[in-house]
Amino acid sequence: MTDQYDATIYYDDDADDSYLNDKTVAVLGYGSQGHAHAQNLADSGVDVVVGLREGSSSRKAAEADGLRVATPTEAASEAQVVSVLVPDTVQPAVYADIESELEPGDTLQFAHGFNIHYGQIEPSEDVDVTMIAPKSPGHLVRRNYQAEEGTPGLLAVYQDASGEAKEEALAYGKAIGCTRAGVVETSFQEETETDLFGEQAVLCGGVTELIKAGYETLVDAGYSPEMAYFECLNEMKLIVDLMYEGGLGEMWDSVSDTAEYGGLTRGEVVVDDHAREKMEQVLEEVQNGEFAQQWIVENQAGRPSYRQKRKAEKNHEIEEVGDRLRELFAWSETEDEESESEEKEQERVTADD
Ligand SMILES: NC(=O)C1=CN([C@@H]2O[C@H](COP(=O)(O)OP(=O)(O)OC[C@H]3O[C@@H](n4cnc5c(N)ncnc54)[C@H](OP(=O)(O)O)[C@@H]3O)[C@@H](O)[C@H]2O)C=CC1
Ligand SMILES: CC[C@](O)(C(C)=O)C(=O)O
Ligand SMILES: [Mg+2]
Ligand SMILES: [Mg+2]
Repeated sequence: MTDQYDATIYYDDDADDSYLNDKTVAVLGYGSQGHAHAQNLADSGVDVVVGLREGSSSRKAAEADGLRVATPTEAASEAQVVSVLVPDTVQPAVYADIESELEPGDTLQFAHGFNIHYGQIEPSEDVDVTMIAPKSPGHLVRRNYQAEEGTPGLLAVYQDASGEAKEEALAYGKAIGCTRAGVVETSFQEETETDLFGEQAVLCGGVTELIKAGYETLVDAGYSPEMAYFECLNEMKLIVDLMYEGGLGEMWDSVSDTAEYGGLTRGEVVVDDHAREKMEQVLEEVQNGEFAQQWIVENQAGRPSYRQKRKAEKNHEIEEVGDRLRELFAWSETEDEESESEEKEQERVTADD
């Protein structure tokens, strides 16, 4: 643990829009991050072209949102800033297609450092290589921007060939709404390793396993699946909302003393020394490149293990119970949210086939 708080944080006033004046930004990909960056940049007055492969299923959405679409090569050719927002695993192949379009002083911009940090993309020395990484799913980057709110993000400069890499990255961060909330300066290495660890051990992997283990423990002990769903999944959001607003303290203040005493004494029984050792192991595999290598090989093999695990997750009983209960309750989604999650579910099913 540290008692040092020396992070450098940049806000709107630290960013100078003019670093993107007279420049075109090519946003490669129109998925979670791509659609948000492209629309936020355009709404901030930046000239944007979206780069999508021939026959791309994203083309219709980008055009319907009023954006110009070209192939990745054409887009990179006309742009001075190329924002690489296709999935991490396809970035090296897309980069190979656009590499010859980059001119000295152009910028390669990322939202995550995987391919630079693990050496899967090795840009030439005469281009800037920067990162603005929103610490949020892409759909919220767009939603927050439209609500005139910000999304926290990270800034890193891997290569500064132009001498203006950081200023331009800050202008980019402002244009997508990140400096409204604050952008923390870091390195490609730190962003990559902390992001991978966080999503694996805590945010995505850790939380889903905790939820499923809690649900299964209650159901196996004879309690109803509905009770187990509400206790272990539904209320998670409400509890995390309190932590988000005011830290762990606001959550502890809001729950009963009984919950606070029980949580403070039993939480550490579940996340014990053994679990912490496992966390250290997960971090080590991120740091030494073992996870990255495994993920690259998994993709080369056509994602067999990924598909199988996705399928098992989708078929877990808690998903069926949740679908049914969410239908029955008055807080269920608005029509817009419903069609968005139906589209996402369809994408997942198609990807699984
Ligand atoms: N998801 C998130 O919220 C976050 C993501 N990031 C980072 O942002 C980057 C983008 O991730 P994310 O937004 O999740 O990506 P997505 O999976 O949402 O990207 C999908 C987009 O990429 C295109 N695409 C997919 N495969 C190819 C291909 N082989 N060739 C060309 N285009 C392709 C798709 O087009 P098509 O319709 O043609 O398939 C679609 O437009 C990554 O570096 C990620 O780590 C960082 C922070 C959060
Ligand atoms: C938590 C997952 C994430 O890192 C993110 C939304 O920040 C990602 O890679 O999608
Ligand atoms: Mg992340
Ligand atoms: Mg991530």
